[in-house]
Amino acid sequence: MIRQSLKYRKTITVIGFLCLLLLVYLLLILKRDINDKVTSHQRLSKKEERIFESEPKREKHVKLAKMELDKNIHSTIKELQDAKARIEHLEKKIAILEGRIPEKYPDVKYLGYKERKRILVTGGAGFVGSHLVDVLMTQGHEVIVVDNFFTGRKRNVEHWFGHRNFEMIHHDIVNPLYIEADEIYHLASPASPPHYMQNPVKTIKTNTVGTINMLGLARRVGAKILIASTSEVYGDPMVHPQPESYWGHVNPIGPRACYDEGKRVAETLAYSYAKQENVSVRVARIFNTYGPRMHVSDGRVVSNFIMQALQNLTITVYGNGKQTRSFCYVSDLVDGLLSLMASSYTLPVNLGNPVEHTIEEFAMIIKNLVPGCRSTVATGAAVEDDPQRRRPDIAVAEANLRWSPKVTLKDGLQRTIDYFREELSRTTFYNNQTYMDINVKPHN
Ligand SMILES: O=c1ccn([C@@H]2O[C@H](COP(=O)(O)OP(=O)(O)O[C@H]3OC[C@@H](O)[C@H](O)[C@H]3O)[C@@H](O)[C@H]2O)c(=O)[nH]1
Repeated sequence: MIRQSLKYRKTITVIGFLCLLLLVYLLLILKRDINDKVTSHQRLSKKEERIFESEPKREKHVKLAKMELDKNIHSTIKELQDAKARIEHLEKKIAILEGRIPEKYPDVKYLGYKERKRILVTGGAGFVGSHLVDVLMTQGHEVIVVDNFFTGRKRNVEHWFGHRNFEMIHHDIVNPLYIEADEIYHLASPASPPHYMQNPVKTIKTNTVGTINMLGLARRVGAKILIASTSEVYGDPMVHPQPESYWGHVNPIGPRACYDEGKRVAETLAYSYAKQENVSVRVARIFNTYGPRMHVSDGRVVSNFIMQALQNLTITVYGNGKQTRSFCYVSDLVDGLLSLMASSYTLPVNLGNPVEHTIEEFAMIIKNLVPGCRSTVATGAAVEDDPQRRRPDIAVAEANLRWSPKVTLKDGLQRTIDYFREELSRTTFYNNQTYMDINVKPHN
C-alpha cells in the first residue's frame, strides 16, 4: 500500500515537471509572437532601425523629426513648382488677351461729369451703329453698345475694347434690358433686304417688341430716344421726291412688309410713348446709306456691285435697272443723327442724299471707279415689290437741323471701294467662298 502510494507520488511529480516545461515553452512562443506584431506595426526603415540600434534615444527622435521635416519640405517644394507652372500658364493667357486690347485708342476728348452722357446704341456693332459709336466716343461720352451680332460684328468696334468709356453688351433687345442711360440711339434691326427677308418674323419682333423694350427703358430712366426708321416706310412711292408728310404706299403682306411695316409700327410706338408716357422721341427716316464696314456679304446694291467690280465678276442689276436710288455716305448720315438727337424737333426727319441715279447708271459709275475693271453689266429678274423711285426731300432737315450731306458720291464710293479692296486682300475670303455663298444664320 505504502509502496503503491510512493509510486503514484513519483508519477505525479514527473507529470508536474513535464507540465512546467510545457508552460515555459508556450510562454516563449507567445513572447516571440508579440515581438513580431510590434515590429510589423512600427515598421521602421532599415536606416531607422540602424539609428535605433546605434544612437541614444533622444538623438534618435531628433533624427526622425528631421527626416519627417525633409519629407514635408520636399512636398511643399513640389506644390510651389506646380503653382509656378500654373501661374506661368495664366500669364501667357493674359498676354494673349492683352494683345487683343488696342495699345493706343483713337483720341478722345475729356468731358466733365456735367457734360458727359451715358449713351446707349442698340445695333452699335453694325455698319451705321459703329460709325456713330466712333463719333460719340471721340466726343468723350460713355458709350454702351448693345448688339446680338445677327448682322453686327465685334470687329467694327474692337478698337474701343478695354477703353474706360466703352462697354459692350451681347444682348438681343427682343428681351428687356435694365440699364441707365441719358440718350438711346435705337438702330438695332437687319437693314439689308436679303437679310431682313430671310427671317421676317425676327425682323418684325426686333422692330416691334424690341422697340417697345427700348421705349420702355427710355420711359423708366427718363432718356431721350432716337428711333432709326427708314425710307422704306414710303414703300413704292406715288410722290417724288418723298417729303415726311407723305404717308407712303406699302404692301402690308409683301416680302418687304416685315421691315416696312415693322418700321411703321416702330414710328407709331414712338409717338404713342411720347403722347401717353411723355417720352422724348426723335425719328430719323434713313435713306440708302453706304460706306466702309458694310459687310462683304451685306447683299445691298453698293457692296454687291463693288465686290463684283473688284473681282471682275458680272455686275448683276435686278430688273431693267431703271429704278432709282439716292445714296448717302455714312459720315453724313451720322452727322444727321447727332444733329437730330441734339435738336428740339420731334417729328420724323428724312436723312439721305438727294442726288438720284438709276441702278443702271450706278453700276457704270462703280465699274468706272475701279481701275482695269473687266466686269460686264447684266440685267436680270426684278425683285418683288422693289420701289421704283426713291429720293429724299430734305427740306425739313435743312431747316430744322441745319443739316445737308457733304460727301460727293464719287468721294464716298472711292473710300468704300478702298475698304472693300482691303477686305479682299486681308483674307482668302472665307476659304474661297464668294460672298454669294455666305448665308447669315437666322435667329428667332
Ligand atoms: O445686286 C443687286 C442688289 C440690289 N439691286 C437693286 O438696287 C436697288 C437698291 O437695293 P438695296 O438692296 O441696296 O436697297 P433698297 O433700296 O432696296 O432697300 C434699302 O432701302 C433703304 C434702307 O433703309 C434699307 O437699308 C434698305 O432696305 C434695288 O432696286 C435693288 O433691286 C441690284 O440691282 N443688284
